[in-house]
Amino acid sequence: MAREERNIKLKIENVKKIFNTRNGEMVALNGINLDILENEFICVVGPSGCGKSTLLNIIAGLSQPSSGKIYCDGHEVTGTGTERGVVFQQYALFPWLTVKKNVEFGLKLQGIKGQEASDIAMKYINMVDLKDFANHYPKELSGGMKQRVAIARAYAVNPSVLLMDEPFGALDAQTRTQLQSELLDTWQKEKKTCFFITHDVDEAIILAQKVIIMSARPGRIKEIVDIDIPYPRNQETKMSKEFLDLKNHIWGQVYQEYLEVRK
Ligand SMILES: Nc1ncnc2c1ncn2[C@@H]1O[C@H](COP(=O)(O)OP(=O)(O)OP(=O)(O)O)[C@@H](O)[C@H]1O
Repeated sequence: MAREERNIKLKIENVKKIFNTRNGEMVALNGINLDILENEFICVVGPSGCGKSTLLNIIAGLSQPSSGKIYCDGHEVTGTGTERGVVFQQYALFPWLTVKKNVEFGLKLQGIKGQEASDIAMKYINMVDLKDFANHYPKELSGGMKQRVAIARAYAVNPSVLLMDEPFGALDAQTRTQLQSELLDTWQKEKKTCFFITHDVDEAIILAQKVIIMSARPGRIKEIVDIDIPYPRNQETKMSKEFLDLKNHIWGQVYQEYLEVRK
């Protein structure tokens, strides 16, 4: 289906966020307007503190905007919802539950129990290559494995929107590359809409159809860059002229904003 014909999955309408801090009011986000289409993959980059996580938390319904609105499938977002799954950089697993029980947790909240919950959990545990660790506890896993569990847990409840806040930030390069390619597979097969924050411009270009560059605080959308490189993308993609030109451009824009922060 042509991109223009797809429905708007997430609508971000004039969002502003003010935090009350010890030094008075701080405007973290201002005038954010963005339409994200169904099955679109968006990456967000920008200097530290520009409000990326604040925006993701508002879309997730974990935080309320000071003004403006978020709509998901045309309905105003007023809190969390199972159609929006979140993966953070820190795995946030329950240490007292096994891998399988961690993945089943969200399913139970949805009323899915017994064999059905077990089958769904194992499908996603298999997908992230952790079949042999289903009965292990988080403390017995490496950082990369824990992050895989967090991803399996988010996928298992089958959200149509995946909100990911630097999910691969703490991982080694090889694990990161593998998880990127698994994420792209899932995105393509299961038609998810992805909103993915990263500091890594290479990662943004490998994953996204559109890269949103945010300006230094107060966070605004500085530029939306279309990434028209065909999928599947892989390590070779990173050598192409198209990739390197996009990388130079995006990196330059983000660096300018970083210099703004340091002024
Ligand atoms: N709960 C809060 N109370 C007060 N200020 C906050 C709160 N959460 C975030 N901020 C401030 O809002 C601004 C945006 O923070 P946010 O975490 O969204 O930035 P970010 O772009 O995700 O940063 P990073 O890339 O470093 O993770 C920062 O100046 C931060 O200090």
